[in-house]
Amino acid sequence: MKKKIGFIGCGKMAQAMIKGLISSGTISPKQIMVSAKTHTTLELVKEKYSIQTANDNRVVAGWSDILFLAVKPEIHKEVIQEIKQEIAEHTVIITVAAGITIGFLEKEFDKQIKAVRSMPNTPSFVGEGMSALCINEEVSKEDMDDVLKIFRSFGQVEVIKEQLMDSIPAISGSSPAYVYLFIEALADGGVRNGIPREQAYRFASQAVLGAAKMVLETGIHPGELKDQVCTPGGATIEAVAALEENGFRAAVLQAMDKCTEKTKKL
Ligand SMILES: NC(=O)C1=CN([C@@H]2O[C@H](COP(=O)(O)OP(=O)(O)OC[C@H]3O[C@@H](n4cnc5c(N)ncnc54)[C@H](OP(=O)(O)O)[C@@H]3O)[C@@H](O)[C@H]2O)C=CC1
Ligand SMILES: O=C(O)[C@@H]1CCC=N1
Repeated sequence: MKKKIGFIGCGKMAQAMIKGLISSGTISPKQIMVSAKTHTTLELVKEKYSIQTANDNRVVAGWSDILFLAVKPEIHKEVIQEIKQEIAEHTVIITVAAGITIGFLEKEFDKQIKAVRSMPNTPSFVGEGMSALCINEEVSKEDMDDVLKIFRSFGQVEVIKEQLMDSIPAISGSSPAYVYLFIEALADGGVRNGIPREQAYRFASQAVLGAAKMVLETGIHPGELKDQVCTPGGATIEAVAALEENGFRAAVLQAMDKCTEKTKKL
């Protein structure tokens, strides 16, 4: 891919995408330019990924064919005011921020722009991201091919209706955080039973990875896969019963409601 890709904001999410993009071989590091708030971040990412950096958001905005806004939602307004004169007609602008709508981007740029609203996640760092996106009418078929190529370089991507975008953080953007809680809890349980800490993380993580792969690759309903593990009168059903008694599923659903509620306010 020949395009120049810019990132305004180069924190956790931007770096996960940059690492995934470069590792996949889709583009060379020299095709990426980033800006951030502090010099410390720029020095760090230059060293880590051999990408180009700029002290000025406007330089990145003017240079990019595809421009990611990877700053927090509340910073979008000021960043857009700063860069809006620099954007070329052909540039595709992609926000990764929770709660930032296409309508907001169009209003703040106050001209015809090619806008993409996306919600990736940090496993993009290892090429296992899950992203959702939607676009406005200015994004052409060729633009979309490039956008999809970028997102596919660090994982899976699905195009969805914008009205569903606020529900994506809860299910895939933020959910790695709760999966890590689960892995940590599993490892703590292992440690409690005498398994060394590092080994406990390996057992817990591989079990989670394997279970996810079973759902994705066999197409078997998760309930049936759960049933396959629960030997009648065995040990697993005792664990499942204890989780149900403690409201495991209800806790997940409630967490997701909280996440979506907050996303709508961002
Ligand atoms: N973290 C995640 O798992 C996910 C995050 N997102 C979205 O990604 C966005 C960024 O989140 P995240 O990466 O976690 O946050 P971070 O705090 O890690 O990164 C924010 C970045 O923005 C930079 N920044 C702040 N102000 C400015 C400015 N005025 N101009 C240029 N850069 C600026 C910061 O610079 P500096 O480093 O110098 O302080 C930093 O690099 C958010 O909108 C979030 O909703 C979406 C999906 C998942
Ligand atoms: O916590 C947040 O707001 C962002 C959105 C998805 C993951 N992190």
